[in-house]
Amino acid sequence: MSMLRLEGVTVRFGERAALDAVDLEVAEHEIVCVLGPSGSGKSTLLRVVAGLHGADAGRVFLAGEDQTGVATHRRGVGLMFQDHQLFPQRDVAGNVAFGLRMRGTGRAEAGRRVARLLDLVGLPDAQRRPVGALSGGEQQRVALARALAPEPRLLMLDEPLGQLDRSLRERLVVELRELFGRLGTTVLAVTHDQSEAFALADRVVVMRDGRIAQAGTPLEVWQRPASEFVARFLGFDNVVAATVRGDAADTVWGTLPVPAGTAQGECRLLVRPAGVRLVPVAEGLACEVTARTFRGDHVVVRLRPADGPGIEAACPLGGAPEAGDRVGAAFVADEVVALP
Ligand SMILES: Nc1ncnc2c1ncn2[C@@H]1O[C@H](COP(=O)(O)OP(=O)(O)OP(=O)(O)O)[C@@H](O)[C@H]1O
Repeated sequence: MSMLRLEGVTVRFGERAALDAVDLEVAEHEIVCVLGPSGSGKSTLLRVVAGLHGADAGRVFLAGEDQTGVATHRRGVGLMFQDHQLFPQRDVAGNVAFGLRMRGTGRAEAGRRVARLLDLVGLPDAQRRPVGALSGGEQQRVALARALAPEPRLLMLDEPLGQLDRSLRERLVVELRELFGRLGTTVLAVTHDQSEAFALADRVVVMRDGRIAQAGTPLEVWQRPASEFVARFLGFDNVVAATVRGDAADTVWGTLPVPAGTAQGECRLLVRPAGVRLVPVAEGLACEVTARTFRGDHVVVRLRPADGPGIEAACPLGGAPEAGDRVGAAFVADEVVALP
């Protein structure tokens, strides 16, 4: 059974629909990350599930029960929002135990649970520390422990790692995934950071203007973006108009190979940067290198062909050309995707 189900949920602010007939299911123990540009409706989705905002149409079900008219504190969901405001006058234990004490959990039992949660989030024995003396990452862990304490059936995270620097975020995301797996927590998280979403989620949902543009496993969405919007949102900019005939496509960049079985006719074609090989000028599409960007384990080279949009190529670290060089571009069918 699904833990969460949305059926045709619409939320309007005046004329504008922040959510437009959204259908979504989250299975028990599943981690779903909602991604999308600013204003696409991600926070509104969380708010409507939490009961902080009513739906103008449609229904929200938790464990099969219609939540219409059910107050937030009776929904059994945990929330950790962007401004994860801890109570500054309480110590760490006081913050983590807050929801437990509200629910009448006894002092001794609350103490045991707090200790276990602090172990889980990697802050053992931090009970008596004042929250003001914690780093941003530590505060975020305390906020997470606080949200987990009442053992919510659904944990909702809004930009959970938003304030943190990149390396801490990357580490925490791995820890979170492990932690949720161990606890069997069902998670609905919102982020605008795609690498975070892809690292955390079993399934990602990409939103656009209050609708779901695509939902699928990280691999599915990465390999087969459902539209040019999703492709560009993921940072793929090599998109060009094409006409597919057989196993090739005519484009302004010349004739590109496409995978067998590609739908025939006119389409927009995505070429992932890994599918652009640099060859001698005479052997490919002649281009000028306009920029190169170091990306850790590879270099991204920006190419300007005589005609059509610019092209990004991912190159190995050694031997990437310099800005101003002239190179040829050749294309690899496996990395070419016809966008529906
Ligand atoms: N209280 C409100 N009153 C009026 N309009 C609102 C309100 N809350 C949200 N909106 C509008 O609804 C749309 C969706 O907002 P929402 O906050 O859900 O987007 P988001 O994807 O979470 O954006 P961000 O990534 O910037 O947080 C936006 O156009 C926003 O301006």
